[in-house]
This record gives sequence, structure tokens and C-alpha cells, in this order.
Amino acid sequence: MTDNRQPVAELIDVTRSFTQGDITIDVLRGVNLTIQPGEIVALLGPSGSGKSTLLQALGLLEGGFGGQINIGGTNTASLDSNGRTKLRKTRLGFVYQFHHLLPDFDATENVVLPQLIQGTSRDEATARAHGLLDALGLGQRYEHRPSKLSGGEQQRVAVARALANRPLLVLADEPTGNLDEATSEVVLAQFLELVREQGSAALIATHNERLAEKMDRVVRLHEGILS
Ligand SMILES: Nc1ncnc2c1ncn2[C@@H]1O[C@H](COP(=O)(O)OP(=O)(O)OP(=O)(O)O)[C@@H](O)[C@H]1O
Repeated sequence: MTDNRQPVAELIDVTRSFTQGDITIDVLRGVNLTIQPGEIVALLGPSGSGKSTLLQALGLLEGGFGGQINIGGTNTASLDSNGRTKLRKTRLGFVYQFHHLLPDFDATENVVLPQLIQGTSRDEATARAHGLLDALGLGQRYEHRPSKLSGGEQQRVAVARALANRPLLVLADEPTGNLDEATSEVVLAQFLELVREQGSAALIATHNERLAEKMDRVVRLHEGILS
């Protein structure tokens, strides 16, 4: 069980450097960030400032980070690889700039699959998928494969997939960066509404100051430090 009083995520003095040949770049130089339950945080920073790297730290997919990363009160350093995978699949949802949907599956199946992996029954998973797709205006697109959907529709399906298991924290990397401005605003508004409705927290990397203003809090990454 998750303790609702616990922050959903804490980064304590997190560092990350990359070495390429003779050159070492210190991308994260001691990042501190606490995200409370249900809080939606915008992550701003110039290109190359380390926004994706910071999201990767919380996504628990890659190693190489210094400092401490807690998710839902668990210090992730205390987990083995199975424990991290379980935490990632049960507690986190991901939305990327490009949708990464499974091309051979229709919209419903793309949202159903992560739920089946968690042991949800097919009927329940399908009902949940349809509910999310309806809320995102895709009630007429259940059986469309990604190649038959527009870019904005593909991103909406990706949003539904990320929220399917009601994650504690949604990590989104430029979730509307690939869409035109008007579509981007609509998709982001629907995304935020659903995240709020189900009480998830979110950390959303964006270049767009105007979109960031729609979130609860804005943090900025500059020269490896968050402010
Ligand atoms: N695997 C890697 N190996 C070497 N350097 C890397 C690696 N991943 C990222 N970097 C470097 O880390 C820095 C930060 O990259 P990152 O993708 O986190 O920035 P970003 O803020 O998300 O940028 P953008 O807004 O352009 O997507 C960049 O200078 C990049 O070259």
C-alpha cells in the first residue's frame, strides 16, 4: 500500500555524468525535487539541459545516477532489478514525445495490454480502456491501429495507456512536442484533466512556458541544478 502522506517522488542530490572519449559532461549536478501526491509539476529547461535525463532517473530504467531516488517512500537503491521493474510497472506511467504505440494493435489493445500484465481481467481492462479513450474523445477510434490515427489521436492513446494502471506518478517527456500548437493545447488539457481526476502526480518536461503555466508548479533545470 502507498502511504498517501508520503511524497510520491523524492530526488535527493541526484547526479549524472556522461563520458564520451576524453570529455565528461556533468548533466545533473545535485538535483533536489519533491513531488507530493496529486501534484502536477512542469519541468522547464533549455535543450540539452538534462530534462530527459532527469525523467530517466525517476523512470528507474537506467543506472549510473548518484544520490537518492525515492518513489512512494521506497528508496529505489534498496531494490534489485526485479523490484525496480515492479515499482515502475505498478507506480509509474510514461508518455513520450513520440507515441511508441504497438503498431499491430488497435487503440483499445494498446491500453488494455499494460493492465493485463498487472493481472487485471480482460473485461475490466477493456472497460477501463474504453472509459479513458472516451474521455479523450476517441470513442469512435477503439479499433483503429496507430497508423490509422492522426498524430494528436496517437498521443491521446499514449496518454490513455500511461494512465491505464492509475499510476502514482506520470512521467512525460515533451508529450505534445510533436503536435501543432492548437492540438498540443487540447491534448495537454485533456491529459491534465485526467491526471487530476484520478489523483496521480505528474512531472512533465516541456519547452513551452505557456503550457507550463497550466500546471501546479514549475521547476527549471539550469546548468545541472533545479530551481
Ligand atoms: N547516453 C548518453 N551519452 C552521452 N551523453 C548523453 C547521453 N544522454 C544524454 N547525454 C547528454 O546529456 C545532456 C542532456 O541531455 P537530455 O536529453 O537529458 O537533455 P534535454 O534537456 O532533455 O534536451 P532536449 O530538450 O533537447 O530534449 C546532453 O548534452 C546530451 O548530449
